Amino acid sequence: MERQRPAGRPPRLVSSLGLGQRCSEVTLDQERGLLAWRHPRRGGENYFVPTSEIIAVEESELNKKQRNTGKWHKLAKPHSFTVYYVKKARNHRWWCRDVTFWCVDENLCNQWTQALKELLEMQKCRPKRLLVYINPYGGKRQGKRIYEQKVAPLFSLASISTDVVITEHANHAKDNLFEVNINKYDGVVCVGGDGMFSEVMHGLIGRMQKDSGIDQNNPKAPLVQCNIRIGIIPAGSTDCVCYSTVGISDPVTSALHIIIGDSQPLDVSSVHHNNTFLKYSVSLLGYGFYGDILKDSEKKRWMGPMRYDYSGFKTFLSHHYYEGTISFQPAKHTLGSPRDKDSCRTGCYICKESEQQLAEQQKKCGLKNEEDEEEWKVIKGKFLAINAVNMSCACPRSPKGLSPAAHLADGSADLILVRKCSRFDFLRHLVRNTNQDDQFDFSFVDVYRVKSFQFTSKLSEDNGSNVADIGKKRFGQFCRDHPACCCNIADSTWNCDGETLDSSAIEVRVHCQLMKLFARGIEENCKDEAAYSHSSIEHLL
Ligand SMILES: Nc1ncnc2c1ncn2[C@@H]1O[C@H](COP(=O)(O)OP(=O)(O)OP(=O)(O)O)[C@@H](O)[C@H]1O
Ligand SMILES: CCCCCCCCCCCCC/C=C/[C@@H](O)[C@H](CO)NC(C)=O
Ligand SMILES: [Ca+2]
Repeated sequence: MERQRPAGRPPRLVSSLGLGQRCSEVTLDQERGLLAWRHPRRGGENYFVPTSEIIAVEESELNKKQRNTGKWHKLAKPHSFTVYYVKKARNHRWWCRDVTFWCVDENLCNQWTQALKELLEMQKCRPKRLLVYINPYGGKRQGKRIYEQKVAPLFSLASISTDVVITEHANHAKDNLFEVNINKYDGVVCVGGDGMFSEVMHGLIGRMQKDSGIDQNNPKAPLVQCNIRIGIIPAGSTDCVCYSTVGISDPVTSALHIIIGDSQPLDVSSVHHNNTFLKYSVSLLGYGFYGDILKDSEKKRWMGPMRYDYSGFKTFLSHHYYEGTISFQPAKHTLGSPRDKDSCRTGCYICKESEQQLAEQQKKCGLKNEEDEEEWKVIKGKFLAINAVNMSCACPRSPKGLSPAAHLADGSADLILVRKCSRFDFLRHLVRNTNQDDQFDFSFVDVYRVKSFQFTSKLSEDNGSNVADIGKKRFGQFCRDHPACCCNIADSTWNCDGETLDSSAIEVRVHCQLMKLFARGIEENCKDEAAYSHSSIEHLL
């Protein structure tokens, strides 16, 4: 495929330019969009930077050290320019690095800066104006500092203008998104954790449906896709959405993905109860174990991220199981299975296939309601945990995630049912969520890839949901005061991306690629930093 290059420019610019005290042959392949140079020191290491990963180019001045030691110090004033670019390090971490080239010929220097700037201008997917929401109380309460010290300088280097809102209360960002002139922005950035991301997502998706006259309370309504991308600067306690879509929780890495305008579609589940919209979910919808952890940990927010470990241990000891019925429609449209060995990675072909299916379906039906006659499977049982995940849910605590082969954008969720078992067996399963072993390889764990599901607890089946709520209030305290009893007299709570839901009976539907993030999915691991730059240039030049 031939790339576009600025009109009237030669396809390749090759010059011998100063780099430090020596010369380096620098190549700008404008057709392929590659900048390459060989470092005169560092063992002649080759560097290769796609122009799509250049952050900025600036005319610059050589620093004092460079001016006094170079062989050219006898020459007339040298001209120089600095290229800021993405440097990929281990574990999906990105750095912003810079390199300064110089030459004595002013025209040549201008030719280089012009050519590079024109190539940057052609990167149309990059945001120019962003709306930023900062939760100053998320995670370790470092959101504001992280943004000001690590992110804002990069946005300004990349000439991105921002409107920054520091939230003053929960739902501030969500409510604000219903009011702002959203068309002014190329994206919305949230600085915080999964809860903060969820707020921004609800604001954007909700606004989109409102503007299009879609009734969110109708569980069957086909929702309108949200094309304004969200960027996540991780500053929360779990940061699962960021980690699962980028591969690391690192503010600088995320800021760089935003700057270069990456785009990653994401599945979103809608959650309803009795024809009433409750919430959207992108990561975990968890009943039983993860619901109980969340409920307990909310009272301990003052502990910061540690609250999840404390409540996790307490909930594990309580060993409550819950009885109920789960019905689901298997996701037959998608190619993968939850037991696959391969994970969803950048450019995933399974997600691409789903994208095509979605486009065809939209062409055929538009925004009409599509009747879905597909079979439902019904499972009744006693469960320690019911987890439905739209993505792997990888996070620093669980680096592979709760379902390592789940896909970001295939229009399905993985439904994991952990049946009543001994404490020891449950611990074995939990430990496997944190290591390389297969967490589904137990007789008491089942996993299904689904496109929709419903859950009703036995309590609400027996009594009707209103009575169940009364029962929960009356007996909940009693059972939690006796951790050894393990009884199932009360309902658990649903943990929806880190927020509790008011109802235990829910109806869930996955909406394929309903929204987009400034991310590209997790890249295939590229060994280490030095190996990366060597292999890249040899392969590409
Ligand atoms: N100014 C504020 N004061 C109080 N709560 C806020 C404020 N701004 C946002 N919130 C709420 O704080 C909740 C938690 O925030 P956030 O997700 O950023 O951190 P976290 O819970 O520590 O991290 P994680 O969700 O990754 O576990 C969000 O649900 C959000 O609605
Ligand atoms: C025996 C002790 C077990 C401790 C378990 C600790 C918690 C492990 C965390 C894995 C959670 C991954 C799923 C992510 C869910 C997020 O949506 C949510 C909000 O940030 N986080 C949690 C912890 O509910
Ligand atoms: Ca999915």
